[in-house]
Amino acid sequence: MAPLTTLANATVRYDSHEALAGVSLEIARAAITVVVGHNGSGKSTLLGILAGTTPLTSGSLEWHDFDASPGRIAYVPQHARLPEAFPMTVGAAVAMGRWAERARTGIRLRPRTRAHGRRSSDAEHVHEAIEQLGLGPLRGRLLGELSGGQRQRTLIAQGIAQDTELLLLDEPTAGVDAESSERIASCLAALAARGTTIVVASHDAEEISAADAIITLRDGRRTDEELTPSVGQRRTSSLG
Ligand SMILES: Nc1ncnc2c1ncn2[C@@H]1O[C@H](COP(=O)(O)OP(=O)(O)OP(=O)(O)O)[C@@H](O)[C@H]1O
Repeated sequence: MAPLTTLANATVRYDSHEALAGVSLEIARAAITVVVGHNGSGKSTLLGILAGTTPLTSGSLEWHDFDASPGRIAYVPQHARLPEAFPMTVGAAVAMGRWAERARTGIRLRPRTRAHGRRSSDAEHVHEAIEQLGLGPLRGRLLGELSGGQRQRTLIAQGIAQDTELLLLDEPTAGVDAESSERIASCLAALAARGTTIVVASHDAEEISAADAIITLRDGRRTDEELTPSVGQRRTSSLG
């Protein structure tokens, strides 16, 4: 299967600092690619390039049979914030994930379609994302009343609810306990099995063991060291 995207010789410079230096890679479709590396190695910069928020200083990014226009890529940045000062519930925050799609299609979010008594597909995506992240019991809880891990799961659910072909997650399990981390990993595996292309920046062993492909960065360059013996078993691509 053709990759979703090809990055060739990508360099990103912030003033005089080179955050990424000539990185080339392909992202496999319907697979989990985990980007690993020490602090400052360029993981977030790489995700920013894919999200379209970080411009390349040089090099190229090519999409294959994929429309990368705004709203087509779900991106959950590191330290993303939720509007905790507003009296907003978990359910409403996850539903915000549907905004881009609604803006594009003009569909209104309704809890149920009146004609058939079935959930609209919009509400269905929200419901599914909430269930997948185990947030059902917290659906009506205010954001300001969540623990850090619950808040993080809400953000991931918001990203998943977007139902995009490409999902980018920056350190999704940072500050999350082992059980939640496992839940997130299995949720991502299920999404990839259904055809979603997922790129995760992470240090977390759960995510790394769930990876189909691993990209290792050091000081803005690809090194692709083998991290754990189990990783190779699920690896579908290691492209250089
Ligand atoms: N906006 C910016 N301006 C200047 N330098 C930046 C900027 N963003 C990132 N950098 C630098 O670029 C390098 C790569 O940063 P990046 O955030 O991509 O790394 P990272 O691997 O995601 O790190 P972490 O694990 O700490 O999140 C770092 O040295 C960082 O200080």
